[in-house]
Amino acid sequence: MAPSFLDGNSLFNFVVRDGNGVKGMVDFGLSEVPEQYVQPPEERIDKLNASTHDNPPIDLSKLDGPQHDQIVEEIARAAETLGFFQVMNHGVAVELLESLKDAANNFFGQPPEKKAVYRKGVSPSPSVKYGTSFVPDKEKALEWKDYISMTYTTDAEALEYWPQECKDVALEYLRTSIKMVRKVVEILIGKLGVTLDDSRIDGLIGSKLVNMNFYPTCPNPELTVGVGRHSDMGMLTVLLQDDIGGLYVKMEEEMDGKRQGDWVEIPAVPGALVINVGDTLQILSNGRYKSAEHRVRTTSTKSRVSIPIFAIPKPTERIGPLPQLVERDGVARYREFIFEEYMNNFFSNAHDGKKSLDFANNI
Ligand SMILES: O=C(O)CCC(=O)C(=O)O
Ligand SMILES: [Fe+2]
Repeated sequence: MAPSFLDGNSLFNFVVRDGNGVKGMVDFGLSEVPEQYVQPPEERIDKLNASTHDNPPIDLSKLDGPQHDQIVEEIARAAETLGFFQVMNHGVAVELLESLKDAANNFFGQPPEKKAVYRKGVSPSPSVKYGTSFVPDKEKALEWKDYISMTYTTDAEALEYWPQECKDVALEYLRTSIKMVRKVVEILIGKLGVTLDDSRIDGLIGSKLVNMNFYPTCPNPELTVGVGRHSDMGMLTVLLQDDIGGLYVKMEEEMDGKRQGDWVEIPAVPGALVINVGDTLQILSNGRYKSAEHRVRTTSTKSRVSIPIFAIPKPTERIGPLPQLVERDGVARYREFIFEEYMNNFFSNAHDGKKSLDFANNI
């Protein structure tokens, strides 16, 4: 029997508590979005007014040739300005990218009861979590998104507990992209004129999560968001998006004829991966690299999947601006903290632009 979405409690119970997700609700054939999903006007996405960030992907294979220095320069410049760029020849097989999108569609295409076994509290492992929106208990308006999040501990644990539909491809994606992440992190740290030993880099990107996001079709895309404005908390995020598009980034500064504060769309480029700087790298670099604010729109015609990998510090890692930079800049723009504290704060608040970084503010 179709549930009644007229009263807010039963909608919340159906979508969030019982694990039917936004997809479960959409599958009943909604003609308009329930009010719990209607964003305040200032959060809605005006897609007609946004332009596209059309810089071509950076070719990482050229790091091994005579253009090495130029590629390093392009990576650093992108991290210092928009905080987002795309890469090609990244070491992750293009066929694997296709398999990942299929796996995400297969997982979310299952009946709700198959997905709901991974809800928080009932999941067979704390490393796997299926959910919807970001922090539903705290949000004024919910996000039009379901997800499955898989935190890497060991291969054996992943093979035992991650969903059958995605575990092999997700593990291969992690294995291959983390090498690229390490290379990009080393380049960015190197451009700061600082050398970190291997064990410190291991600590900074020592925790890894793969998420699969599913954005169902939405009857009123102009009123909703797939993901609200936020920045990512870790060092770098690698993101595979499908061909729907809809990922927008806020310009931190005026650039290429676009004004500060404008939203630009990161276009879908076949075979490319998107990379963005997270809060940790902004803090570590004493503000030089930009953890970009971003958000995702919904569409009425086709569902969308995206598959990010978050490379984040180990929970026990001490994070703060690198001392060499503080000395050079004459100021520490952020305080020191243990990463676990940052993460707990990040996951206990609704998305609110770059507010997550306030946790690292000097008082
Ligand atoms: O779906 C996307 O394109 C971006 C998702 C995102 O920003 C996130 O999961 O943090
Ligand atoms: Fe994000």
